[in-house]
Amino acid sequence: MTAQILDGKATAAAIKSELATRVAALKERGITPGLGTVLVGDDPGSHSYVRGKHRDCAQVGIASIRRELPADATQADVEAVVRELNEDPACTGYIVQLPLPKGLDANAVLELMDPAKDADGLHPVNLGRLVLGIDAPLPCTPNGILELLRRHGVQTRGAHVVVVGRGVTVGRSIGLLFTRRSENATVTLTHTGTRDLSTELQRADIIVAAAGVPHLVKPGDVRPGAAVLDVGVSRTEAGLVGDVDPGVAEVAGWLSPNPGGVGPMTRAMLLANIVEAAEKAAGGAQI
Ligand SMILES: Nc1nc(=O)c2c([nH]1)NC[C@@H]1CN(c3ccc(C(=O)N[C@@H](CCC(=O)O)C(=O)O)cc3)C=[N+]21
Ligand SMILES: [Mg+2]
Repeated sequence: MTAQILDGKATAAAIKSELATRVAALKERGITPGLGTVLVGDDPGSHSYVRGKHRDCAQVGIASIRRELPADATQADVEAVVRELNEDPACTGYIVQLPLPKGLDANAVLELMDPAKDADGLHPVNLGRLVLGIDAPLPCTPNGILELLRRHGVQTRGAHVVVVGRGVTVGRSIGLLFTRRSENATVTLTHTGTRDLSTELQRADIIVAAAGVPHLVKPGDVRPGAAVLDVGVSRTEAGLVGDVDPGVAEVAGWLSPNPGGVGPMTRAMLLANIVEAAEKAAGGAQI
């Protein structure tokens, strides 16, 4: 069997065209949504990611607000930019690109953000709302994974999802989405302390590999026909390497590749959070 591709690039393009329609409707009411990015330091990967985001904004008609700080910026410098974006009416929502350079306290920066402008869904208040089931911006990567499955007709109801990796942006939060009544999946969260990862993985209908360990998930770990999402990425001498061994494509029923899978979906969900925040601020979508 060769897995069917969960095509994040094409799916993100479809979502962006839907969002462009909603942005046009907002503009007719005199509202232009604006996405802010705060980028500290000169990590090439972070710069490339932020560039991609502004390209996305241009495609759907969202205004871009860029703030760049040097690698030696102080905590006070970063916090001043966050306060400024909190107050800026042109900024509907924004993100602080992570990781911040060493010595800066990312959690303190996140706490300072206006939760209503948190485009990443990573503010402690919004993560708390997710736990409580209160409407809030959702974390972009988990939300993108669910949307990718939904748009390819992969059932989550009753499915056993095995997540690898307990990072805040994916592993810690994705179970909260998958276990909502609307998804009704059962979730196992695995990590480096898991005793027999392969046995856990073999039980999965859906595998979310978000550990950042090159080719961690092998063909023998995957039940034939399972859906496998390659989320983690590592920079190696051989270039960018995902968490899923290429041989998995011969066993899985569905495969979200990396690149071309969850990355573009993450960016699309970021735009969706911006559009939703702008519609909310304007008193709801009026279609
Ligand atoms: N506050 C914050 N929010 C984030 O969401 C966040 C972050 N910090 N820091 C870094 C990680 C990483 N991340 C990526 C998202 C999309 C691609 C992406 O679109 N990748 C393309 C390839 C690269 C491209 O085409 O530009 C792909 O997978 O096909 C990559 C990486 C978001 N992150
Ligand atoms: Mg292994």
